Amino acid sequence: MAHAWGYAANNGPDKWVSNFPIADGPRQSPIDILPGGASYDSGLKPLRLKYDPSNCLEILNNGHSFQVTFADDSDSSTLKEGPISGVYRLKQFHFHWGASDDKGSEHTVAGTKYPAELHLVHWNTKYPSFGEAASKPDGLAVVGVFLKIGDANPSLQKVLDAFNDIRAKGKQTSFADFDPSTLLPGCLDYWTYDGSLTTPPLLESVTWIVCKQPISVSCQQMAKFRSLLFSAEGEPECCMVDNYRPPQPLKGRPVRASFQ
Ligand SMILES: NS(=O)(=O)c1ccc(C(=O)N[C@@H](c2ccccc2)c2cnnn2CC(=O)NCCCS)cc1
Ligand SMILES: [Zn+2]
Repeated sequence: MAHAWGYAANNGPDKWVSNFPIADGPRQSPIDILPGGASYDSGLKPLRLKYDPSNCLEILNNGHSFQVTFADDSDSSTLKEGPISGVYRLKQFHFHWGASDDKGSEHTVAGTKYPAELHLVHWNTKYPSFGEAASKPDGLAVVGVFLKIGDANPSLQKVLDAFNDIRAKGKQTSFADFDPSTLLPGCLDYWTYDGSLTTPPLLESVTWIVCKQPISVSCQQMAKFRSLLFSAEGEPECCMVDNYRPPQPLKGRPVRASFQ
């Protein structure tokens, strides 16, 4: 039985290719974004995000990250326009972060790493479900937002306050009435490129939309992220840190900017 994937030396990003050969594919994520290498596309529309807080269901520690899951049985929390066509429904959001403030984001900007990165995961409603969409080249759209050390983020604090109930892998708790648009930066300028899931199965089905402007997080709030565990209750405790995949080869893909 192949040991499950993770972020440790024996099962981390460099090892994923043995069970998931697409890890060396033509449209893998994340990437290092070179602002000078991105081309401004005046045809790109502003992002149209509409989230209904009543769709927020629960928060869970899935052993790779924590995620906040949304009801996706209607079009009440959606992403439209931007670089995509059609309607994509919000399924969940989660984060990636480092063991220290000098690393943690998956995408980098001209080599700069941020301490964390938020992913808002949406699926194309032209397909019947997330699982179906996840295997299609235009199936998913993920909005990435960088976190930068600064003032404490009051919206993020609501999420962190639920951590005591989900410290170990497999733990979940109800989480209601949260509006993820409160986690978005004021300016929604973005870069966009065709990529993949950044964790196994690494499916090449993601239109990436990475916001140029970061949101703030305090050092104390970053410490709270690092209080979660990769390990389940009863297992030796392993802190959930460095759950990020490093940048992957661009392989000739264009990166477009929605701004000049
Ligand atoms: N980092 S990212 O935004 O690119 C990203 C977004 C979504 C998923 C995801 O939904 N993965 C699950 C899945 C279920 C069905 C079909 C395909 C994929 C899955 C597969 N095994 N475990 N999971 C749960 C999982 O990995 N959840 C997301 C954790 C982010 S660290 C993964 C990464
Ligand atoms: Zn992610």
